[in-house]
Amino acid sequence: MKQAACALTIAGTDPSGGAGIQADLKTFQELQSYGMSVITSIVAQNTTGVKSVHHLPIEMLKDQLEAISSDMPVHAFKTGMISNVSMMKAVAEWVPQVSAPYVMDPVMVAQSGDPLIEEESRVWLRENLLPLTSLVTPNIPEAEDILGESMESSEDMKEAAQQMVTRFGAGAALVKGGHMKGEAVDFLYDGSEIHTFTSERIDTKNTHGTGCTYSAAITAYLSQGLPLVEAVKQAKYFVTEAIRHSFNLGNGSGPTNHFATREEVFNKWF
Ligand SMILES: Nc1ncnc2c1ncn2[C@@H]1O[C@H](COP(=O)(O)OP(=O)(O)OP(=O)(O)O)[C@@H](O)[C@H]1O
Ligand SMILES: Cc1ncc(COP(=O)(O)O)c(N)n1
Repeated sequence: MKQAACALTIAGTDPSGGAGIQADLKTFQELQSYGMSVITSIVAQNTTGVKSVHHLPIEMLKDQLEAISSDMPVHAFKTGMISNVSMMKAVAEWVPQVSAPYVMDPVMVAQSGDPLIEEESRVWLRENLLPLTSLVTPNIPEAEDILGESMESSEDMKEAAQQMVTRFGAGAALVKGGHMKGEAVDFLYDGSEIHTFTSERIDTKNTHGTGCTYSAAITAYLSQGLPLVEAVKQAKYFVTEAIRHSFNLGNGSGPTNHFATREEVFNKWF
């Protein structure tokens, strides 16, 4: 019998379906990993912004994590929105129980500018969660926040990726250039060298949830046993096509379209 590749996301929700847990599960499904989810916070949001946030009680978060690790295999997992230190502690205590690659998308603000994590938890994330990761995937503002330095050039991005690993103990770091101008270029430092992933910049406002989709795709590929650099390469392709075929839904920044990428990915790889 075929063994499933099992991917888990630990994150907040997006009822409009473009970001958070919903985006992650769709991505896992499209890429043929078995998707599982642990919810940290319920977020009332859509393409225009965040209305309100409800954090689940900490015992509920712990019970969900326990429900997974006591019963299900985890071949790779990711974290997205983890709003406060208590939740981060619960996740940090759980991580050693699973020996699987850990991808951290250090979600801090929604694309609308609404904060998704409490101010004081940023330091805790950097000092305690980051060293547990196999890969961290900050965008430019998140990398600036973690390092406390502003970034303006490709050289700054490469330097930031290296610092995440050498100074803060991440397993590897992928600094994403979605917020830069020109081509969409991301830099991965894997502990020994810098790898560059480039795509053309697609002219669209519909990029709600690109960071979630990208890190979920990397997690899916890692759950299937791909080596890190190959997982990022293929995930970059997946997210680029999802942005190219994004939906003009809602009144704000519309969601990416995972469905459109399925055939292309299948034609290419199966
Ligand atoms: N307009 C675009 N065209 C092509 N690729 C893009 C575009 N915008 C972002 N990307 C790519 O999408 C991926 C996600 O990058 P980005 O920096 O936007 O992450 P993020 O800010 O975490 O996502 P989000 O927009 O969901 O907050 C990266 O590979 C980035 O290069
Ligand atoms: C629950 C949750 N997690 C992450 C994001 C970031 O996604 P984006 O920056 O594209 O809005 C989000 N909006 N909501």
